[in-house]
Amino acid sequence: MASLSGLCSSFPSLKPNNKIGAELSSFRKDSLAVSSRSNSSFKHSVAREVSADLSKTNDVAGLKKAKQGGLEKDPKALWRRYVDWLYQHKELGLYLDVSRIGFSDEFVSEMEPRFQAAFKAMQELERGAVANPDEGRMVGHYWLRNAKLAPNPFLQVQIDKTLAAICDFADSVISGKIKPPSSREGRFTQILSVGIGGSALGPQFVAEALAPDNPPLKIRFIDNTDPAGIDHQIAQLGPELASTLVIVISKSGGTPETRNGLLEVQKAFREAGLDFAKQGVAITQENSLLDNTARIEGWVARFPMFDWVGGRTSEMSAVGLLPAALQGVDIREMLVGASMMDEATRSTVLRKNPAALLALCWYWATDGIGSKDMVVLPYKDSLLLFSRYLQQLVMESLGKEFDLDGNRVNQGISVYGNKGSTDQHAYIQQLREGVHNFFVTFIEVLRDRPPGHDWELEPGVTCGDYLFGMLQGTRSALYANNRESITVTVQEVTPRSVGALIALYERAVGIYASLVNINAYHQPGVEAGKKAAGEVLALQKRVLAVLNEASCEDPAESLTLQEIADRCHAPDDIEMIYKIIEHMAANDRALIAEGDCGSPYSLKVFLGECNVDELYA
Ligand SMILES: O=P(O)(O)OC[C@H]1O[C@H](O)[C@H](O)[C@@H](O)[C@@H]1O
Repeated sequence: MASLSGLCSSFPSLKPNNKIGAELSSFRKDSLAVSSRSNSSFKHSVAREVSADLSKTNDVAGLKKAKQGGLEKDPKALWRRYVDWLYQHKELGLYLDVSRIGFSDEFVSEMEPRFQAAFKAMQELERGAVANPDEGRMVGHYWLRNAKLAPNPFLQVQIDKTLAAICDFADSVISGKIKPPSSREGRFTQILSVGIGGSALGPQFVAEALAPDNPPLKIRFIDNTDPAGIDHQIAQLGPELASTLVIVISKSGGTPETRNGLLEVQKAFREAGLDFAKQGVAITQENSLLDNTARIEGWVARFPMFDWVGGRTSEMSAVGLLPAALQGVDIREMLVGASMMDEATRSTVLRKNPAALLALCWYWATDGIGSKDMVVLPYKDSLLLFSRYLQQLVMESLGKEFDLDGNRVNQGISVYGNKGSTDQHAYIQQLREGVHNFFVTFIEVLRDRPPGHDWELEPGVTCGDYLFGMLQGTRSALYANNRESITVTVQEVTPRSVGALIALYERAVGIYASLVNINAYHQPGVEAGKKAAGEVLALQKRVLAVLNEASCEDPAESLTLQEIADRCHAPDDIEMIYKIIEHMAANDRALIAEGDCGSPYSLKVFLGECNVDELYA
């Protein structure tokens, strides 16, 4: 049997390929230690030289570098900068501190026209322009929290009706009016959410952030096609499968991982003698494969996903709202928070627009080419999944090969992070002292615990004071070593503040995309991987057919990898054929591989028996 040694996978990191940006990055490194105030003449003389080089390219990122002299270190001046730039949303109790990003006033002025263009593009998008030209789609996630903004009455009614249906359905499930046919509890107690990407990350983030300790329904997720992962989720449900509401979420309704998850769950239902249709809910576009399946099989309910809402901006559609409502989260409050933030981020005054301020910082920190990674550090356990959520929102939106004019730009900003202070004991060492390829976004939550629960674990100091101290200390220590950071502060983690955070970042991504002139709303790169995966599965079928044919001719015949590749008419795919055989052999499939997987030339492969039906299929 084949051995399974040496399996590994890798995740390529995004690298800027803009030569000017790279040169400027090294310029910046040299200049970073210089104080902007004490060395202004030095700064300006360097600035003139670099500006001259850059005038040909008209590159704002370059101009910004040219004008940079280093981070402000004088405490009084830094405090003034803090106060000058502090953004506050009074009603939301949200603050944005950009003082630890070193942009200069000149840079802000240089960027102003680009921001005005971005604001205009955003206004047009909100009015229903086809802001996703490649896919010919409108981009309407902002309408979800204020249906009156939708460009026509039909869409307004669709949004309002769907929201009402979500609330009604959630109430009926929680109250037991809608119940599973054969459970002892007489009501649904669990949700199993099946979906991937934008059809999972928002619901996962919100469940972690907002679900109460004892929700009316607990939620679990199947967000992959990993059979062991799926088995684990189903096993954990145990007899409660009978009282599990399965919500299958897929905008397209045809994503293979989600389809596989559904088929696996349906098999588990059959084996438990349960009727899946009585416990299944679909969230998908009308008339998709999933929608048709749910309709034909008579599932409990179907909720629409709209063509004009992208997966990664779908948290405020049925995708995010239905699971949240079923967990007892106040979804109308989430919508209020998002709507209030939308209002604030419509401002065309940069300083008064927190999303624009974020985009400004991102542009400054990454040279407008993604030269630095965004490390997101919420100091609150319940916000753990925010960075994972943002990873898709930012990287799938901004990570683009071409700009809107067809120039190859390889844009993007890499996002990672978990939570503070936990990460302080993992990788903050490198952030403080190692390779300088990031900027940090701290998410601060002022309220440590609900009122009345706090206590001092040493005189004058609570557990939450330590968390606060760790955040402030890390921010200061990083800045002292010229590592830039943004701080977003909220009072508490509530449906309102979470809605506002989501809306803030959605808008920041949209504005930043305009600044760098890319389409933030498509994902052409994802298709390549999906297509290649389909080709691998097609090749696997050919390999099996070849082996079957050989075994039908002579059951004792075994083939080398080269022979299989030749008979598949795929000599160039020999490595993939090797991987297919290695994988099948490791999973006790019909195929037998003799030899050593570590020495592919030694392998001889044959099928246990001839399948005549398949031979003539
Ligand atoms: O919701 P679905 O159609 O199943 O899509 C799920 C995910 O699939 C793709 O990989 C896209 O790149 C994601 O943006 C999307 O969220």
